[in-house]
Amino acid sequence: MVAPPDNDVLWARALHYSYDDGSPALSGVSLGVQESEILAVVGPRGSGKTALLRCLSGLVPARSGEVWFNSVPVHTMGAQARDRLRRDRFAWIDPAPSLVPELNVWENTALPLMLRGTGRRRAKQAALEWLERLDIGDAARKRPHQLVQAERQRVSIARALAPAPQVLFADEPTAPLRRADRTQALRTLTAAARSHGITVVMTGHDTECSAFADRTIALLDGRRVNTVHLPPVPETEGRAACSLSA
Ligand SMILES: Nc1ncnc2c1ncn2[C@@H]1O[C@H](COP(=O)(O)OP(=O)(O)OP(=O)(O)O)[C@@H](O)[C@H]1O
Repeated sequence: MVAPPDNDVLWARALHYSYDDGSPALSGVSLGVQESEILAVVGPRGSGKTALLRCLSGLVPARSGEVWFNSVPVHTMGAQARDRLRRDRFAWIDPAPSLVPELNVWENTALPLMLRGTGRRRAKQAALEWLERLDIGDAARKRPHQLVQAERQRVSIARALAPAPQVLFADEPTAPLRRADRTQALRTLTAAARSHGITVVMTGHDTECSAFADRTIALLDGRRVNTVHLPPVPETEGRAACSLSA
């Protein structure tokens, strides 16, 4: 087993993954993600982006290959240890906001903190601060069904960031949103992550999410096909738009 480079918070080697019905999803993907880096994983539908995030986050074990988090092997962990790792160090944003309908907005946002053992009062305070930061503080006492989709996704982002995860996995976080809302959500997510040093691995179909990332990797049919290094730009909120070359 080769140990990963010290400065990579996440490191994967030769990942192979197939879904339960045998559909091949990853065919030997390797990558490293540095601390506080924002990495975009792009590719067409079915290219394996979700499968890659699921393997990297320990949600599912790869069929073969290695995943390391902070130089600790994730691929040899049992299901319980992976669950703990996800709860305590990682956060996840789905394409469609999945909030608990019975809880109001601040309770939804505070939930991951309380699951980690934070007391209700502190969790509420942190949740309210994050909701304010994401411009959705006024809705703190509303139920999810009283919000529009873009607002619900902002709550999902606040919920993911509130526990200050070491790595945030965002699987097409803006997929269901209109273009203006997509840009706003990506700007908000990446700016918040940057200001708190949170490492982000996010997926998207096109170069839109690349514009807000430090680096982009592309997948096609479960394989890496290209890596794009974006030139640094002075803005703190993201990176200049780029195009992928084949
Ligand atoms: N639940 C599933 N069961 C079986 N095969 C699946 C399942 N989900 C995805 N696949 C297949 O696995 C491959 C990789 O899918 P994956 O969802 O990881 O790609 P993706 O790039 O995230 O796609 P999308 O952009 O549509 O979310 C594809 O061939 C897909 O059809």
